[in-house]
Amino acid sequence: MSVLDEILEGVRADLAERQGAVSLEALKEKAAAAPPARDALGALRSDGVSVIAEVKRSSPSKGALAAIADPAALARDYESGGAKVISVLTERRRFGGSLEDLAAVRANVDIAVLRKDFIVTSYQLWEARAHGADLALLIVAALEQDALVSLVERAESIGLLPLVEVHTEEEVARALDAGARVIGVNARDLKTLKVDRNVFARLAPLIPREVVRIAESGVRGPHDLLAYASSGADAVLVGESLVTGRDPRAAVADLVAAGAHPALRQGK
Ligand SMILES: O=C(O)c1ccccc1NCC(=O)[C@H](O)[C@H](O)COP(=O)(O)O
Repeated sequence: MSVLDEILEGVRADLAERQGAVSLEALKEKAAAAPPARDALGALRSDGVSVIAEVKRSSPSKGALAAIADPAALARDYESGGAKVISVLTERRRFGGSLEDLAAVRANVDIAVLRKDFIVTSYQLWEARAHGADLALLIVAALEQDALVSLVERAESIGLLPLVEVHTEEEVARALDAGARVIGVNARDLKTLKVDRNVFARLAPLIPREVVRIAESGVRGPHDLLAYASSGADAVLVGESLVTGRDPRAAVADLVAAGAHPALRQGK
């Protein structure tokens, strides 16, 4: 069984428990009462390379990264450093996240928030919106094409911007066929967990210019952001280096400063 399959098995077990505890109707009512979604697309399309900063306690590849007792305080630091979007990992077993983290972050920042999880049903999209998410991650490798198409449509219909994650040429084609307006190329191979930053440079030319291109994983500092930018990234998604560093606000600010270099503004 691959790492992704193992993660999905746990996700489905946890999901079944939540579905037993909270009806879809109740979630829809909560989503209807939630504040409207923020303009994530506008934020990602703004000048320079946008930074998406992630709240990440642990990971399958590295184990425990940071305790993060107060995810909202970390997210506020990210926002004051200039992040355009906050990513909150809500998967519990391998990443130590929760929907409570998502709600706490959303209530304490003024920028858009991504639910980063392993979404396999529309129930999870309603959960995301009910807890304030503005975007939701859809991983192509975790979904059959029919399911991907229907989740992209459902996300858009309930006000969530889908960030569709790819790892291969074939997955880029599937993401585009599904109507993705935002595509994330993840440099982390979900089978080996190894990070190969060259994957972005290989896949980015296959993504039309009007689609937002996000480089995910492996950003250790401004030099990696600049390398991704030179291959066409509109945004980078950064977790580990921010949560393990001494000063997350300053680390985000350094990335934002690199991403704001005038030479990178052309063509955006
Ligand atoms: O981080 C992992 O080990 C991992 C393993 C399996 C599936 C997903 C995984 N990470 C999720 C992410 O995509 C990253 O958290 C995100 O891109 C940030 O990456 P990094 O800056 O390298 O922490």
